[in-house]
Amino acid sequence: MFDNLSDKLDNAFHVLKGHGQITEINVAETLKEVRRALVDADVNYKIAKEFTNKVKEKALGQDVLTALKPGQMLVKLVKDELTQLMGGEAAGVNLSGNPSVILMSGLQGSGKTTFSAKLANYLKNKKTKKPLLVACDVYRPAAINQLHVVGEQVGVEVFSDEGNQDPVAISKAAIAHAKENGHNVVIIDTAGRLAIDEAMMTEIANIHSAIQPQETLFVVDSMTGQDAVNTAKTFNERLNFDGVILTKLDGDTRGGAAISIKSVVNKPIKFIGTGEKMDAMDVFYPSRMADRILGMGDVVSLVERAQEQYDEEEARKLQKKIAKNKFGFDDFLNQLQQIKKMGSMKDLLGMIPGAGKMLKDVDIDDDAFKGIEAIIHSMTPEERSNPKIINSSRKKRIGKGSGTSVQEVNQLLKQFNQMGKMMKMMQGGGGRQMMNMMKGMK
Ligand SMILES: Nc1nc2c(ncn2[C@@H]2O[C@H](COP(=O)(O)OP(=O)(O)OP(=O)(O)O)[C@@H](O)[C@H]2O)c(=O)[nH]1
Repeated sequence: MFDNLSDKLDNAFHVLKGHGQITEINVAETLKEVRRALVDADVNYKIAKEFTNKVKEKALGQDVLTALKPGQMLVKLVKDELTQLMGGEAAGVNLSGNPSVILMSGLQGSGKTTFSAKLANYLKNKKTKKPLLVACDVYRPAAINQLHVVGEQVGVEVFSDEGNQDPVAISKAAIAHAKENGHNVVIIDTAGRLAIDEAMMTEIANIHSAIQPQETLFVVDSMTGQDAVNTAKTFNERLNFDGVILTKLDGDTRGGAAISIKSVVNKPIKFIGTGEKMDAMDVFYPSRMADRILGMGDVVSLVERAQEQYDEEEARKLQKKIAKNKFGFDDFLNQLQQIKKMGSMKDLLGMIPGAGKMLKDVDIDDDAFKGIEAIIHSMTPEERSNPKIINSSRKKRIGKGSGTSVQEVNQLLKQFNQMGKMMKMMQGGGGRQMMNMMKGMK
């Protein structure tokens, strides 16, 4: 995410390396590079200039006798200012009302339909919410179909009325249906167009005034940079929306939209889309995003993702097994599944400070576990629970069955062995230390 921008900002701060003090000259030089990095990332020039002016003012007003080195201090000031520029605090979704109605708007292909289903899934997982998805694209039957497909994927009911050409009537019928069937959230997916046109704007404005949603969200593709910001402006003038959803942040996006959209429309970014899968979304936290932009990783989100998959009961069982030396390949397979559920490997590793930069040009294959899984699946249940019995003829059979070599089987067995030792060690106090460290970070 934003690799280019992170690199350039990193280079900008190098100007201050070796300087013992902040001076007007070295600050100006550094901030000139920061400004250039922002503009290259497709941040509007005026916003970039205002940004660096603010940082400069703060930097020169600082007491030079600070505990931080000039470079560190400037990074901190840039981080704070970036956080402010992106909205300061995270903004929630208004879920008052029964049902609470959420209207999705945006251009065609921005990711509206995908995000509607992601949001439904996210709310459904909150247990107290029972969402209903509504297909309001009256022009393309394929769009209605698409919503049914993603709705099914996340296990959320989809309301549609194919052939009905009146989106206001469909929305009203959907809300009535929701009331009758105990849905407390209604998410309305509307039609998108390739370019902003008057008819489309009037249509969505009509839906908006007829149903008075609790929340109107504008979905925009972050890859479109300044265009994203301009489209947001036009939609906001007509709909006065409540928040922005920035999609496709997993792609090769430069970051301009994420950084400047809030200051242009004065509406917060509420969520981000980070992939095509239904769980590839995150609440937008300006401060964590600033950390990522500055190459500082996002450990808090990483820990949260791990916690989402954490099952206390399972963890207790696992601990017992480790203590009794009974951790087998079935448990290992289970753990792999949990990691996979946390997101794509590149995305996860990118949250580790410094790793994003190192991995920028590395292609991490999410199928990397496939070979390991194949080997484990080729073991008998007995071999899985007691790997010690795997002798050389068994290794040959496992290699053959999994389409791998004996060396690969050996390698996995060795790593598994080492892992077992490590886990035992962590149980002897090291694990507790690690947990405390994680709690401290949160
Ligand atoms: N990589 C990536 N792809 C995404 C993301 N969100 C959506 N997409 C993809 O972008 C494409 C367009 O998404 P849709 O949800 O169909 O877009 P839409 O705005 O509903 O488009 P219309 O229904 O045609 O108006 C699809 O191929 C999605 O899988 C994301 O966060 N990351």
